[in-house]
Amino acid sequence: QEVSDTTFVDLSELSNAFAYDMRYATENNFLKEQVYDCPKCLLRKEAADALIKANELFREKGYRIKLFDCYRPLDIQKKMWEIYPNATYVANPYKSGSIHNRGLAVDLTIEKLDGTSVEMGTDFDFFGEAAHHDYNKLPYEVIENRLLLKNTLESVGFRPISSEWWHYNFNSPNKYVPANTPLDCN
Ligand SMILES: C[C@@H](N)C(=O)N[C@H](C)C(=O)O
Ligand SMILES: [Zn+2]
Repeated sequence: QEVSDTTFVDLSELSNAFAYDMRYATENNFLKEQVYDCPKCLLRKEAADALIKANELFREKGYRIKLFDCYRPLDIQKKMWEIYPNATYVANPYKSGSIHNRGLAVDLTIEKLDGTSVEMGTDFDFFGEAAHHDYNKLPYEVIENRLLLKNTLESVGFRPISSEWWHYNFNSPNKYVPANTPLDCN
């Protein structure tokens, strides 16, 4: 059964232990345009709770999660599709849309607790084979880092997609519909 719910939680109000680089609130993204009014990470509560659990596991190992994107309004998905209509890397807003539109997907990496970056082999939103989970022409350290990200997120209920090392969908029992509410920047 589908739940039409427009209620999102702001991750920063639940925890101050995350790092943020919300790329779509800047011009440093594949659209080359700021498409969000503010750098907020909004999610459904169940996905936010799972992410907090994952962050605790990372922190025990000296890392923390750095978020690139969370809830994404459907109109922004349409803008992305106009620029890059390739369903391997951008979910088709005219079919079932993206799990981001439902507030259940995250784009993220990890960094060390002192803010030092962790090598993942490509930048966020590198749309090519080197970002795929089965691409193995990478230094051993990068493969280990991607595996740490994947194993930890899977342990709290997120699932990867094959083509983007940074994208994870939360396996929620609730069937939300795509939302188009703009980010609440107040
Ligand atoms: C655009 C990229 N960051 C992304 O999130 N891609 C997936 C496939 C999506 O659009 O859901
Ligand atoms: Zn994503």
